[in-house]
Amino acid sequence: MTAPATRPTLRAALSQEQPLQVAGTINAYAALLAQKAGFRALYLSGAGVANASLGLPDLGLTTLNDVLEDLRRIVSASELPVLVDIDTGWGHAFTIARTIREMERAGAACVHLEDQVAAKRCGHRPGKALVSPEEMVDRIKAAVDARRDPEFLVMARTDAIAVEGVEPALERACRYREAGADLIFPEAVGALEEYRRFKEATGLPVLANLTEFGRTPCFTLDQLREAGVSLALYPLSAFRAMSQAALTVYRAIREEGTQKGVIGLMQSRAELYEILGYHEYERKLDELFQKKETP
Ligand SMILES: C[C@](O)(C(=O)O)[C@H](CC(=O)O)C(=O)O
Ligand SMILES: [Mg+2]
Repeated sequence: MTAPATRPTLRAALSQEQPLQVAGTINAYAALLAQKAGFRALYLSGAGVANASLGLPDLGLTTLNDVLEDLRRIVSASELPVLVDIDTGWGHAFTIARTIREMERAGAACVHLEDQVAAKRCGHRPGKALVSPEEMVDRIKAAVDARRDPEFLVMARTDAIAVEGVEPALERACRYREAGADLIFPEAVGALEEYRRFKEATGLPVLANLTEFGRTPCFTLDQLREAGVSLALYPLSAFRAMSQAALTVYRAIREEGTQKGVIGLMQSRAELYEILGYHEYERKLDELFQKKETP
């Protein structure tokens, strides 16, 4: 029921686990589930906010406030550091600075900022367009300059592999490091060895995005460790599974006129209450307001 006085930083989580597994959590309850499963860090996906909270595709349609609203709920419910997808930062230097301050204030541990144009696309889809390396360097400088808490980290994501190739992406990553990025996120990596190249070129911790049905194979943790990866991100894995289960249940109820055949897919009330600490809340109520039974 009570949140810890201080939330661990992302650096602290990284010192406990290598690669650090980061769980995408589309809402506060998902954050509790991931915490229960033992994750040490959470992720708020931009695609997740667009898809799950707004019913929209991941095409630069969300606003800073949309993401902040979901972030605040996750931060209130959980005790873990949260990495947040801020897409392109929603603007120019001053808007990016405002984004960073609001993210810090809302309790994010780290954000990732990307080098796509504002009319962005999912990193694993064709048709992406990038801003110049200079413009992305300005975005990073604005972000780093705006932070107040030195433990708040700025991760630079480059979408350049799919657009310009690995070599230009490596060059960009080095420039992003010089601009002050703390971590590197090479998007849409196709081969395991590429992670090591990013790590060696920049000297920074590297994130592997293991989103399913995209350009990156589902590398195992051992493979990623071997390749020098520091963070293994599963941005939408649970959301995809929940969505599939929900559709199955909705269809079964419509087609069969009863949910009996799909009860096995459901989390039980007892399990739900365990995750929520429901009985602890109930005990607290009883303790506070001892009910006198009328004879
Ligand atoms: C990581 C990502 O930025 C996200 O918003 O979760 C997406 C994930 C996806 O669309 O599968 C991305 O890789 O662009
Ligand atoms: Mg995204």
